[in-house]
Amino acid sequence: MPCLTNASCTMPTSGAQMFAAALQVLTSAQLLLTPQEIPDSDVLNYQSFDFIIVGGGTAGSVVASRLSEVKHFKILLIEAGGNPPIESNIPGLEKAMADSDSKWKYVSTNNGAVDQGIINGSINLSRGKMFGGGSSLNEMLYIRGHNLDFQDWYDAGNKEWSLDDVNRCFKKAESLQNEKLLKDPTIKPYYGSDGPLVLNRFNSTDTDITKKVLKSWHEIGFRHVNDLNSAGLFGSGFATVIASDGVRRSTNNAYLAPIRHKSNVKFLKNALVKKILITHDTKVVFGVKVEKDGRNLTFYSTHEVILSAGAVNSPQLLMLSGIGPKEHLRSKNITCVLDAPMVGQNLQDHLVVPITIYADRREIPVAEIGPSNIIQYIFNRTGPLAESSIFTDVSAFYATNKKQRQPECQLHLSIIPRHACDIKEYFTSLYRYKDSVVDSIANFNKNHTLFFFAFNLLHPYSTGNVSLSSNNPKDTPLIFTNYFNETSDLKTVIKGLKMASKVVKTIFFKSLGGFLGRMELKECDAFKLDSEDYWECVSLNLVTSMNHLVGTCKMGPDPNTSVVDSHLKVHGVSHLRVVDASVMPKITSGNILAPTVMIAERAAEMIRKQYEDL
Ligand SMILES: Cc1cc2nc3c(=O)[nH]c(=O)nc-3n(C[C@H](O)[C@H](O)[C@H](O)COP(=O)(O)OP(=O)(O)OC[C@H]3O[C@@H](n4cnc5c(N)ncnc54)[C@H](O)[C@@H]3O)c2cc1C
Repeated sequence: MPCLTNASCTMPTSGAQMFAAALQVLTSAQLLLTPQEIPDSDVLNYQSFDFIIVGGGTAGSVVASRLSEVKHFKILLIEAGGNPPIESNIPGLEKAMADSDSKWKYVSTNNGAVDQGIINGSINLSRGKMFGGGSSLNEMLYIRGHNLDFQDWYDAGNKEWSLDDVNRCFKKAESLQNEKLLKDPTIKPYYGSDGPLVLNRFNSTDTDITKKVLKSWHEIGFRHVNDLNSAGLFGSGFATVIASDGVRRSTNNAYLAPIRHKSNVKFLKNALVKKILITHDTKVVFGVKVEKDGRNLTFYSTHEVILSAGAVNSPQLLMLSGIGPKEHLRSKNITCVLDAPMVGQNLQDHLVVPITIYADRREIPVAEIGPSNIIQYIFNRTGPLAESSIFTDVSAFYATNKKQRQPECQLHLSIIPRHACDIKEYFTSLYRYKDSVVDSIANFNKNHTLFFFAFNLLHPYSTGNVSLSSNNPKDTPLIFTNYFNETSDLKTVIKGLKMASKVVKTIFFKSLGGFLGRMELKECDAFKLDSEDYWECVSLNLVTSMNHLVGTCKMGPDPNTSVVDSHLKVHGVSHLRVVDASVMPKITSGNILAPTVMIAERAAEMIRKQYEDL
């Protein structure tokens, strides 16, 4: 993890803004990255297009790009945010986006049952609000998921999603550029080689430490694999990322930038879609209402509106347009066009429970960000600015019993150097932990490096929901995550945490005098550290999110239990599709960017097949 060192303490994060400013200067002097900005197109109020794509995020960018390959398609892409800031392109500056306007700063609604160790009982659920969406904001880890994840989708009646189709669409998106992986005959054929999305590995500065952590994981049974994706995920290893040559390869950079001057695609940025237009009697979608620069605009679609606003805003927009649970719409004074009970339901996420292990720092070199790193980055795009500033690039996948065929648990790792100046700010702003928890972490950190293991439950049975707080499109929707509503989730989490915390007893951590630190929270004071009761208490009170929200416009054959069909068309209306993470019927094993890109590639194929010859 990059940090800035001064005489009294190390600064893992707050230096980032300063460097962002420095880099901005260098960029404007054309010394660094030449931004390929998407221009606002000249479009007329009431103009008509074949396709209107709502949301130029992860999935929307892919769909726009693939549809633009058909020269006679006329496409309008509308994005609520603008071009990503320079911090988005430079992996080591992702933390500098913490308070950025390029985010929807959503938090969950306090349900009174969990998260009493979190400020207001509401966790961060930030979303990207810019071209590239989440892919311009995230930690860049590229994990495809397990074959059985997609087999489950198919077996549930989604016949357009056979494993062959799914794997073909992954490969279509990918261009693996890591020399070492390409030399391995078992890995190379697994990935695509000429897709737009460049995949590589970080040229990590802290490999000495992360390799030792991998050894420790291997020692406790999470066997080391050379490539997590092609090994079927079980095991531990370095992750593949959407970054290469020190630059983030978001879907904005990979898919949108190359089409920004095409004449058949028009872009509207900083424009909020407020409503999808639909005829009440025949239920045909024919356009959208938009607000841009204080003006209300209307655009018409002849073929389809494609909703790619993400797992929070896609169901929000459907409900604002009268498609959703009838009673809920009525309670918000919205005329119900179609009673669609599943809109906003089935919210799934990968929850995070923290394991905090402290170790003697003297053994650990610390990557520092300083002027030399800026120079290093400018000249050869390496060093701490070239890698994620939140998580390291190692991850482990495992199950709590041998019968499981899919991994149930995933671990991410952050390494925070001893006496980090802004450790309190970091845990307060990113995780929203209450003072007592943050103080206990900061106290241990005064003399010890923190190994912060973020434990994730990969296949939760608990589901949450997204609903409207009002009929005003600018009002934040309500997001109930409902973690641990199903008690079986808590049982798996406790087992998984007990397995993961064993890492403190491995050779490497023993050599550093490693120990598990208690998170001070009055609710958990009575429990013995590392006991099942302790982990249950920590889980219930400090659970947060990996920001992997999916499932709120679930795909399935039955309108009573799903929102879209296997072609991603909204049940009960015509000329409307949803293409983003919200259509996943079940969350995948691992980070969800890769499956979201795959979904968009597959959707573009289906749309082109239907309209290309018209
Ligand atoms: C902080 C963070 C870290 C993450 N880390 C990882 C990771 O390392 N690896 C990984 O695999 N996944 C990660 N994820 C998850 C992953 O990035 C997202 O889940 C995924 O990008 C979602 O894609 P999407 O297309 O569904 O939505 P988005 O990418 O969110 O796109 C939706 C777009 O629609 C726009 N929009 C919304 N409403 C409107 C409207 N009314 N009008 C116009 N435009 C609108 C939004 O501004 C946004 O650009 C992370 C997510 C976050 C937030």
